[in-house]
Amino acid sequence: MPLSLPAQLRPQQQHIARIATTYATHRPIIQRALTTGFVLYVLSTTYQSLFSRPGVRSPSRGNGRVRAEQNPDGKRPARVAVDAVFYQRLSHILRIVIPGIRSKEALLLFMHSSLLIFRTVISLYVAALDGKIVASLVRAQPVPFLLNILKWLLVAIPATWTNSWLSYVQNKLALAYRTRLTKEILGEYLGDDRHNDKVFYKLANLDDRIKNPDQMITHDIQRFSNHLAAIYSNLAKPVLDVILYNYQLSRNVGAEGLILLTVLVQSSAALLKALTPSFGAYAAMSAQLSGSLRHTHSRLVEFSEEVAFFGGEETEKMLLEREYASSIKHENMILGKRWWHGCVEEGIIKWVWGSFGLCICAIPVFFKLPGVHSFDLGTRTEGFVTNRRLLLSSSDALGRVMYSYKDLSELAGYTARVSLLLETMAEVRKGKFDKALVSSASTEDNAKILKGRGEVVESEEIHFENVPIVTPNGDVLIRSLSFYVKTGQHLLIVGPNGCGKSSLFRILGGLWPVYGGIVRKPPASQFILIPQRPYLCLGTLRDQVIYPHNKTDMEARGVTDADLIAVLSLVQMEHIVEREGGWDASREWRETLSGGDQQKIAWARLFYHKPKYAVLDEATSLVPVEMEALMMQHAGELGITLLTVSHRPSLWKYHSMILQYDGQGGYVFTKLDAERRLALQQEKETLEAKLLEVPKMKVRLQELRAASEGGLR
Ligand SMILES: Nc1ncnc2c1ncn2[C@@H]1O[C@H](COP(=O)(O)OP(=O)(O)OP(=O)(O)O)[C@@H](O)[C@H]1O
Repeated sequence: MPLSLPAQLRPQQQHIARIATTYATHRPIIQRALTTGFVLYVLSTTYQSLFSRPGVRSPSRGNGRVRAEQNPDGKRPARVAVDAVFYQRLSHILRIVIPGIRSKEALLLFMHSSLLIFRTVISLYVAALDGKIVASLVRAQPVPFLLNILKWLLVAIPATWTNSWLSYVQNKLALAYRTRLTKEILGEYLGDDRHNDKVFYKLANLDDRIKNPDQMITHDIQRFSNHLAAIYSNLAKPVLDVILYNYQLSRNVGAEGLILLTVLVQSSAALLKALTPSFGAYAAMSAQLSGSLRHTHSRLVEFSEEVAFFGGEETEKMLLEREYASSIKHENMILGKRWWHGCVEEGIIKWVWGSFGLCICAIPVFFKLPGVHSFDLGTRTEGFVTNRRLLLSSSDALGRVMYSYKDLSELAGYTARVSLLLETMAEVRKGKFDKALVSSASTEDNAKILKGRGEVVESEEIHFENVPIVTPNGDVLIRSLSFYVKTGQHLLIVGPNGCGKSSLFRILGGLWPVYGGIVRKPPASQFILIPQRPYLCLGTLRDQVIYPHNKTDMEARGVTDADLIAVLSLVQMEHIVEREGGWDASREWRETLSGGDQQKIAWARLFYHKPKYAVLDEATSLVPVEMEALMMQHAGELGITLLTVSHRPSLWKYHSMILQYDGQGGYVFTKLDAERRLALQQEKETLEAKLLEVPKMKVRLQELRAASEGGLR
C-alpha cells in the first residue's frame, strides 16, 4: 500500500521522498534484479578472466602474453599464456585424460563436483547455525543453545567425511590423469599397436626441440596432472561459493551493500591482477632448468668410468655448478616475486576486503533498511554472526578465484610443456624435424638433396639404388649410393672414420629419413644389430640373451633355459650362469661384464634370434681372433647374412662383397677377393715399414759419408 507524504515538505524534498517511497515499495523486485545482475556479473568476469583472448590485458606483462625467458641453449622461447592457445592445448589434453562421459575420470569428476556442492551447502548451514548459537547465548536461552550445539556436532560428521573424500577423490583424479597421459605419451614415444615409428630415437637424434624427454614424461606430466586436478576444485568451487554465499548475503544485508562491496573488491582485484607476475612462464622455465640439471647428473652417472679415467671431475663439477646456479638463480627470482606478491595479495584480500566486509555486515545494525522491520538484540546478533561468517567464506572464495589465476598460469606452464612433447612427437612421427643444419646444407646441391624424399620398399633382399647418405645435421656424406646384398652374400663395409659406415645401418633400420632413390629392404624385425658396445637391458641374465623377448616369448618359441645354456656355450660363456647366481640373477650388467663378455652375450643373442640379417659394427673388436672365427662360422651355418663394419683384416675372409668408402663422398662396391686383398695388404704394409726406415737410412748414409771423407783427409 503506498505511504502518504507530509504536506509541509518542499517540492524537491517531496520528490526525493517520493522516490524513496517508491524504492521501498519495489525493493523486493529491485533486490532480486540486483542479485541476479550480481550472479551474472560474477559468471561473466570469471569467464572473461579464464577465456581472455591474446591481446586482452591480463596479469602478465605487455600485451597479455607471458613468454618463457630465452632457453639456455638460445633457442626460441616457448610461449606460455592463459589465452586461446592455452585453452586449445588444454582441450586437446583433456580429450586424452577424459576420453569419454563413461570413463573412470568422468565419474571421478562427477563425484568431485557433487562433493564440492555438498560442502558448500554444509557451509551455508553452518553459517546460519553459528548465528543461531550466538543468538541463543545473547538471549540466555539454554535449551535452544544446547539443541544447536547438538546440531553442530551432528553436522561435523558429514562435514569431515566430505573434506576427506574431497582430497581423496582429487588425488585419485590426479593419478588417473597422469596414468592416461603417461600411457598415451609412452604409446607415441615407444610405439603401440597402432604404430611404431621409433619416436624416442628420432626425438633425441633428429630433432632439437626437446632436450630431456625423460623429465617431461616423468616430472612434468605429474605436475601437470596435479595442477589440473587441483585447478578444478580451486576454480569451480570458489566460483560456486561466491555466487551462493553472496546470494545468501544479499538476502540478509540487502543487495545494495553487496553491489558496493563488489565494486570495491573488483577494483582492488584488478589492481592485484595487474601486479601479478607471470608465474606460468616461470613454472615452465623452472621445469626446463631442473630437467637440464638432472640430465647433466644422469650423464655423469652414465659415463662415470670415462670421467674417472680422464680425471674430468673438475670439468663435470663446473658444468653441474653452472646448471645448478642458473636453476637456483631462477628459483630465487621467483621466491622474491612470490614474496612481494604474497604481501600485496594478503594485504588486499584478507585485510582490505575484510574491513569492507565488516562495514557491510554492520549495515542492518546501524541503518534501518527500507521495507525491513526492526529486530531485537538477539536477532541482530544472529544476523551479524551469520553474515560475518558468510562474508568470510565469500571473501575466502573470491580470494581463491584470484589465487586460481596464479594456479591457472602455472597450469598453462605445464600445459605448454606437455603440449610441446605431444606436438613434437606427432610432427617427428610424420617426418617433420626441427634441427640446426650444418653450413654446407645451404649450398645449392646439398639443399636440393635435402628437399628430396626417397622411397622405402619392403623386399626379401637389400638393394640401395642412388640413395644419398645424409646426417640429421644435413651433412651429405654420399650423394648417391648403390649396392645390394643377396642372401648369403656377406658384405664388408670399410672406410675412414666418420665417412658414413654406421649411418648406412641407421637408414637400413628406418631410423634416418631417406632423402632420395629407392631402399629395398626386409622389415627391421629381420635385422639384429651388434654394435661395438652392445646394449644390455635392465633385467635378468636370461633377459640379456633373449632381448627384446621376455620369458613368455621365449617359452612360446619352445626354448628352455637348457637351450639357452647351449647358446651361451657357442660363445664359451656358459660358466657365467653359475657365476652370476642363475638365469634369474638381476644386476647392472653393463658394469658386471667386461667389454669382451658383453660382445659375446650380444653374439649369443644373435644365435638365439637367428635373424635373416646381422649388422655387425665392430662387433668382434674386443674378442680374441679364435673366438671371432668360431662366431663368424656359426653365424654362417645358421644362414645369417652378415653386413660387417670392421677394421680387422682377419674378418675379410668371411665376406664375398665389399663396399669401400673413400671418405671424400666416393665409394667402390665390388666382389671381395679376400686372399688377394690380404696379399696386397701385406705387401703394402711391408713397403710402408720399409719406407719408414728410409729417413733413418738416409741419416746413417750421411754419417757414413762424413766419416769416410774425414778418414781420407
Ligand atoms: N645422431 C646424429 N646426429 C648428427 N650427426 C650424426 C649423428 N650420428 C652420426 N652423425 C654424423 O654422421 C657422420 C657419419 O657417422 P658414422 O657413425 O656413420 O661414421 P662411421 O663411418 O661409422 O665412423 P666410425 O668408423 O668412426 O664409427 C659423422 O660425421 C657423425 O658426426
